[in-house]
Amino acid sequence: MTDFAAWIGREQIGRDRLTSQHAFQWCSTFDLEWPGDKIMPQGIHFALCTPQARTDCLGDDGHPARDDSSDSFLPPFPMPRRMWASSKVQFHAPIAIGAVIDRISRVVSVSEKSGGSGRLAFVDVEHVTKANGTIAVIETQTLVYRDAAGPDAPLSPPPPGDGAFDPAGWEAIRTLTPDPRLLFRYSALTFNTHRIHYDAPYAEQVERYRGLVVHGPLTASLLLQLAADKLGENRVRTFTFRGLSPAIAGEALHLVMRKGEAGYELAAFAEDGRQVTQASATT
Ligand SMILES: CC(C)(COP(=O)(O)OP(=O)(O)OC[C@H]1O[C@@H](n2cnc3c(N)ncnc32)[C@H](O)[C@@H]1OP(=O)(O)O)[C@@H](O)C(=O)NCCC(=O)NCCSC(=O)C[C@](C)(O)C(=O)O
Repeated sequence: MTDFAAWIGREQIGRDRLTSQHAFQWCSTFDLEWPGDKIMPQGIHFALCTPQARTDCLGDDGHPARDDSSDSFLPPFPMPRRMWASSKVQFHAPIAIGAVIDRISRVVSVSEKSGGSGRLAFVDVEHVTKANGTIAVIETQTLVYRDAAGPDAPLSPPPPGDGAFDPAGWEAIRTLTPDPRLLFRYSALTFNTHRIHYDAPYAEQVERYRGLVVHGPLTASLLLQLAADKLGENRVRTFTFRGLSPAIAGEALHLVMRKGEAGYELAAFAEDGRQVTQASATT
């Protein structure tokens, strides 16, 4: 039996440059103004040092295939369905257009749990990202792998209920509908071939989602933009987010924020009030 703990400590090195073209594509994707000071909005690190696996090295789901070999950065848990579960992000310094980017990614823990939806295998990966030699972002990302879904498994999330999103108590609200064009652009920006974001028959028939799934870091990027609208650009120092339930393309998403006891609370809700993401930020 494979000892997945043996993956702890594996490292991957990434090198990149934040070109004007990439920065422009990020701003266009999110309908953002070009930054006059050439400092990019927070969240751009999600689109840097992206996986570079050749197409013939991709698994069925579109992510780089995992196996027992020393080249396999992530552990080959037998559960095939990958999701971005959560992240804890520290912003140390802004990232300027043109910066040379270095990243060291390291597997820091693996664990198996049992959840309401079945067996779950988690892997935590720490990414230390430097821009022009200075630490810019440290993120601990948690990925979860779930058992395969049977062909008749109920689609997730369940159909919208009778409830409704309640804006009461939130100080800032932005509503938008992430559609397949936005998802496609985000997949392209992050060089993420995961089929749940663009291949509707695969998402529905194989992974048993009710539609195309909105990327966790896309929702996180939108929440960071809401924070920037209210607090100013590049003000967030720590940001955590956790995916509670999949957001589906073509359905309204309510992004919200309010001052909490120790910083800011943020969240994303579906139209029927189902909470999709829980997040927090400090300045
Ligand atoms: C993950 C699901 C299936 C677990 O749902 P569940 O009902 O099975 O689990 P649970 O019963 O709520 O929790 C079981 C245990 O797991 C833990 N747990 C539970 N959730 C999390 C979490 N998020 N982060 C960290 N830990 C978590 C939880 O704390 C608990 O631990 P405990 O037994 O020690 O108390 C469910 O919460 C869910 O569907 N979440 C939505 C995830 C999502 O939509 N992610 C974004 C889209 S996928 C994506 O972006 C992909 C991408 C970009 O292509 C890419 O591959 O990188």
